Amino acid sequence: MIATHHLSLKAGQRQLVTNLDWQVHEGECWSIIGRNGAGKSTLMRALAGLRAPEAGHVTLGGRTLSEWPLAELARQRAFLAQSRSDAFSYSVIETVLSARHPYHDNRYWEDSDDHAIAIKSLEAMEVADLASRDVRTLSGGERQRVAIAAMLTQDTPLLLLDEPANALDLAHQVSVMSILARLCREQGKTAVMIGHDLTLAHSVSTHALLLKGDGRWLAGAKEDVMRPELLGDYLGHPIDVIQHGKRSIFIPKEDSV
Ligand SMILES: Nc1ncnc2c1ncn2[C@@H]1O[C@H](COP(=O)(O)OP(=O)(O)OP(=O)(O)O)[C@@H](O)[C@H]1O
Repeated sequence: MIATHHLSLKAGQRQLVTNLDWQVHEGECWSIIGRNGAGKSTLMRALAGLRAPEAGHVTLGGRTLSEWPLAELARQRAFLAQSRSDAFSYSVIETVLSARHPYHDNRYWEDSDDHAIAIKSLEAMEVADLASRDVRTLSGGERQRVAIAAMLTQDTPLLLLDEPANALDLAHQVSVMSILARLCREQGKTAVMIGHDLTLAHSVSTHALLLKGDGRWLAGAKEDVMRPELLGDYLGHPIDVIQHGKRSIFIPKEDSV
């Protein structure tokens, strides 16, 4: 699906990611984990084709990102940015319908199929009752769910999400992340997401990519990578894991006093 080849990313003089060779296959759900400033969003923007890497390249379906025509790329991958600002007064439904533009090669208007998928996505994110509201009047969590509804409306095989659980209350963190996991499991979609909640990441992901922030990285199945000693090393703080039924609960160890 998407892969990086000898990818290197820098911020100024600082090496964030060195020689990343990484493959993400159809139906997998990946969490990218690392400390603040480790380079997670920078990598995500490179995966989306919004930032050129310092070295190496990204391929989607075997083809280098820069070779994809933009409209075709927009039918392949959707990207949820970490933050957004709404400069203009658009309604929720208009905002979500705008995600159908990649399918409008020869027309300027939406059809009933566009409306049907937009409404279905708003319902999945439990924001259908807000359809006529001005997006600038929404709460942070409501706006986040509308943004994810727009991604679902774009209906791409690959979903790239920078902190999808951001601003969501507890119930919506669980429901939104479960929907994303289900899309991968049952519809063969592929998701790559950034998150700081290890327990949530572990419960929804099949794989994890750890970034150290100095170039080092580690990628693999979550059972191999989301181990307390590795997470502690990559996050710079010791981590404990508690088994609760089938669930693994990750907690930071307390500083010794
Ligand atoms: N335009 C820029 N100029 C200089 N440094 C930058 C620039 N953009 C990002 N950086 C730096 O690159 C590093 C990686 O940023 P990035 O946003 O990828 O981190 P992150 O892992 O997503 O962090 P967080 O968990 O805080 O969201 C940070 O130290 C950031 O300050």
